[in-house]
Amino acid sequence: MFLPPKPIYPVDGIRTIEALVAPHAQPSLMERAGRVAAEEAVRLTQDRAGHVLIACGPGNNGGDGFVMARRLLQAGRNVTVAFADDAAKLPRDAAAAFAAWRAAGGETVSDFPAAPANGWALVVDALFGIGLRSPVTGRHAKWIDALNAQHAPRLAIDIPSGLDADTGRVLGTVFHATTTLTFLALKPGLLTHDGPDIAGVVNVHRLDVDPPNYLQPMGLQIQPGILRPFLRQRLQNTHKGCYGDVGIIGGARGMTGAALLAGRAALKLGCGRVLTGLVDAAAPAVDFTQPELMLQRPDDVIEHATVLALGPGLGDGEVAATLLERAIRQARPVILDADALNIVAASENLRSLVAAREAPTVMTPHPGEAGRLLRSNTAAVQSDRVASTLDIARTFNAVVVLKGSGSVIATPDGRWLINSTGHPGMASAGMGDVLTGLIASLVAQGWPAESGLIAAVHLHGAAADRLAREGIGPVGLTASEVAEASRGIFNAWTIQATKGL
Ligand SMILES: NC(=O)C1=CN([C@@H]2O[C@H](COP(=O)(O)OP(=O)(O)OC[C@H]3O[C@@H](n4cnc5c(N)ncnc54)[C@H](O)[C@@H]3O)[C@@H](O)[C@H]2O)[C@@H](O)CC1
Ligand SMILES: Nc1ncnc2c1ncn2[C@@H]1O[C@H](COP(=O)(O)OP(=O)(O)O)[C@@H](O)[C@H]1O
Ligand SMILES: [K+]
Repeated sequence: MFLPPKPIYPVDGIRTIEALVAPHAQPSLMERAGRVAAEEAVRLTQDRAGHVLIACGPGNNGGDGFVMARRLLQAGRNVTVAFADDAAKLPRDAAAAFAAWRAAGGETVSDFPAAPANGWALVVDALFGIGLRSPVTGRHAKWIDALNAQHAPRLAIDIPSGLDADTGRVLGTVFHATTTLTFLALKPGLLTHDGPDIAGVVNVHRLDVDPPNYLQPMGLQIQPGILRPFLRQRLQNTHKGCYGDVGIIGGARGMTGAALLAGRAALKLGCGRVLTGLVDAAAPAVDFTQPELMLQRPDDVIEHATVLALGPGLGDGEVAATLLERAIRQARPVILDADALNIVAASENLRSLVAAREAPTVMTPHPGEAGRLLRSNTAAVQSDRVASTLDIARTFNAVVVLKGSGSVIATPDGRWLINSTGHPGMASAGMGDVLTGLIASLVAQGWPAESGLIAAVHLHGAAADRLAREGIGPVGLTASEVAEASRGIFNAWTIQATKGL
């Protein structure tokens, strides 16, 4: 249950590890990769007889494909290898793998082969791996399109061809995998931006190498194990004063719901009290659905809360900016979301004030807000989500989550993590407000800002995943339901952690 976080390496990290390991590796890393790829193919075709098609490219990814083909042939499987690059130009290991394939009696076809009468049992993409440098074009692109058109499971070797391993951007044409078998460690591009849609089920094989022995992980995929030290059973002899007061500032006219959602979510995760300061002067004095929320004047909330979350439905007026400045000047943890981020982004004064804060700051931009914070745009942010998040964290001296598919968390000292819980059913109004409430609640209860952010992001997605499994979503999932389910999962985690499970 409490798995440790998984290491992630961008391409330069994988290359560093490879350079340290390869000279002493016996059998070679490519032999290991091809063998496990063949085993994966056997597993994927357990209930599918017939031919396996492997498309091999001009580099070492192609080399993995040749080893895989040889292993499958030796195991008695029918294999067709499509290869139309220049064998004389293959890199050394791949050339050896090609020669071994030929020596084992294997052949290659240089035109994309027609499918057998009953179709391929499996199609395998060994065209490009982490060495892809530019968009795939020409024959390689046509082959990728042809592979995608087959009615068969699709296995990508190391990374789907056409996917940028560092960013998850599609470079030209991309292989749509149902399974990706990746080597040594996860790469960021498999986990964020378009990666999760393209890579299918991602299986990691370390090839009998322990990458962190050679290079400290450059990023981490969040797993519940990272939260375990913070999950503690409450002492009997405590009271609500021990669990902090969350202050929510937001809810301008027409957007009061956003602030109420954040407040309710905070309540569901266990903080002592939630003070909600609604900016709309005509807002109701009580939340009749959740009367536990204390609705107060925003100025009073800023005065009294132990943690301040600003932004849900805050609006962009002068009142909002004044409240925001006051809050930012407080020596207390502050969470900036939504309109608070937009106001900060547009104000030189507030930018400097945030960057100079000594108490923790958490920022929760979606890509549009991130673009404003970085004075760039959404597309630029998305083109490298990890780098963008790190940039915001450094610029504002804040722990930051860049939300969306594969949310990225970064710290001012240059660490980063990717979250893999959650699904597109969460692309609905109010989800971000709930996340803000969850973060605020944990920080109010004494979690360090960084761990509170990591926990809330993972929990938020895990709650949505559980609901989808139960048929509540993905489509039509509401933010309030996610807040409810987060409570259940959080309590289950705490019980398991304290029982030592
Ligand atoms: N890193 C490692 O430790 C290991 C790597 N292995 C394999 O090696 C792969 C990396 O091999 P390489 O560095 O040779 O790279 P690739 O095999 O990914 O591709 C590089 C080749 O493609 C060409 N190329 C790049 N972009 C192109 C484009 N847009 N259009 C046409 N040609 C293009 C390059 O000129 C080069 O010939 C990994 O992804 C993995 O599959 C495995 O053998 C096992 C171990
Ligand atoms: N495709 C997706 N996969 C995973 N999480 C998603 C996806 N779409 C949205 N989410 C999550 O839902 C939340 C949406 O937040 P946000 O865009 O601020 O919504 P709102 O402003 O409506 O509250 C974020 O936590 C985001 O990471
Ligand atoms: K590939």
